[in-house]
Amino acid sequence: MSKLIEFKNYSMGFRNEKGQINNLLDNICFSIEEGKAVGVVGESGCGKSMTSLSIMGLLPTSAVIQGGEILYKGTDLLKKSEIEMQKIRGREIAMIFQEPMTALNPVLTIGFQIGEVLKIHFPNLKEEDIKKEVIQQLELVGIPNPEARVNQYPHQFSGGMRQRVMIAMALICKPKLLIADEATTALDVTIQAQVLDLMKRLKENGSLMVVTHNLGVVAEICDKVVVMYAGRVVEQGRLEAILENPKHPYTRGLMAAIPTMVSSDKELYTIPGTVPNIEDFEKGCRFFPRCEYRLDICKDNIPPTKRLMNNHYVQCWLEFEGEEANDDFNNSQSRKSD
Ligand SMILES: Nc1ncnc2c1ncn2[C@@H]1O[C@H](COP(=O)(O)OP(=O)(O)OP(=O)(O)O)[C@@H](O)[C@H]1O
Repeated sequence: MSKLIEFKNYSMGFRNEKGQINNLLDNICFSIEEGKAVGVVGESGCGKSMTSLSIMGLLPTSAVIQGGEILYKGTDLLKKSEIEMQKIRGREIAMIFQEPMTALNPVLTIGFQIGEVLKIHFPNLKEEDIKKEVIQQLELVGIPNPEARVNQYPHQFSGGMRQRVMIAMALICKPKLLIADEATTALDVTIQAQVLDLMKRLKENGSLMVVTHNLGVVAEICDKVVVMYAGRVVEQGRLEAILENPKHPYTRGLMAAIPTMVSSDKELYTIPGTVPNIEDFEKGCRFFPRCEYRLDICKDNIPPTKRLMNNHYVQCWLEFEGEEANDDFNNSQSRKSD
């Protein structure tokens, strides 16, 4: 299966007032295959949005790329100029954000705003063809009476409708990848289900990256899950593997939020505490202070990534416990809970 997006050892951080760089995303490696949906999950502050903004080339000005590559169809997006990125954004890769009201211009009609995206990428299109396309797209995302709706303004749409408008706008150029960043979080449950349904259908025409802290959303639409903690990918694998056989203590903690999906005999617990500030990251495993199963080695040593079966990867020292290659380490370790 061909990879549409591939993060290869990608690292980025932020420059602070003293001019030092604090690393956030550290050695990110994962891929999004064509026609598949990948869920990027983790609590608030884990670096999910910075991961998607890195693909879009829309990082804040204080961000510093520290290394690695983000390949799109095999070419590195990080080497592209702003002009080249403008051609890719919207046309090849599109993004929908959490808050549609901030992304839509209140003084322009919905039809104009969706049409603008087409005009930018296809300047030779005739006005009537643009209008036709916009109406068709609104119909596709389930906006009733789109012929009349194109002339209305954002405030005349409900929250769920506005989110559909954002999806229509993102899809109008038929992008290869749609990034949905907490796209359903602000919606009520019924509308959320409709938007999720819509996103599921998108997989027929392209790939999807779903950024969320909600594992329930991921379970609905994704084929693969990437679990992030404090800027690192701590576990990734096929949806079933992550839901049924989560390995990393952090992933297991996230699972506790959706107890109906995990059998009751599993060791489950909720995770006390919060994601540390970027300035307070541990030298070793960043989850160390919150981990119930931490070993002495975890504090100062970055855990290597272990490949389990079927492209299931986990970055945790527990996976190396008892292994011959790590005997020197393991002999001196004792579980915190022992
Ligand atoms: N402009 C910035 N300058 C410095 N640090 C920043 C900046 N933006 C984000 N960060 C740091 O990066 C961390 C990760 O941010 P990011 O928005 O990617 O997290 P997230 O997982 O998407 O969280 P949320 O779900 O709340 O959006 C933040 O907690 C913060 O420490």
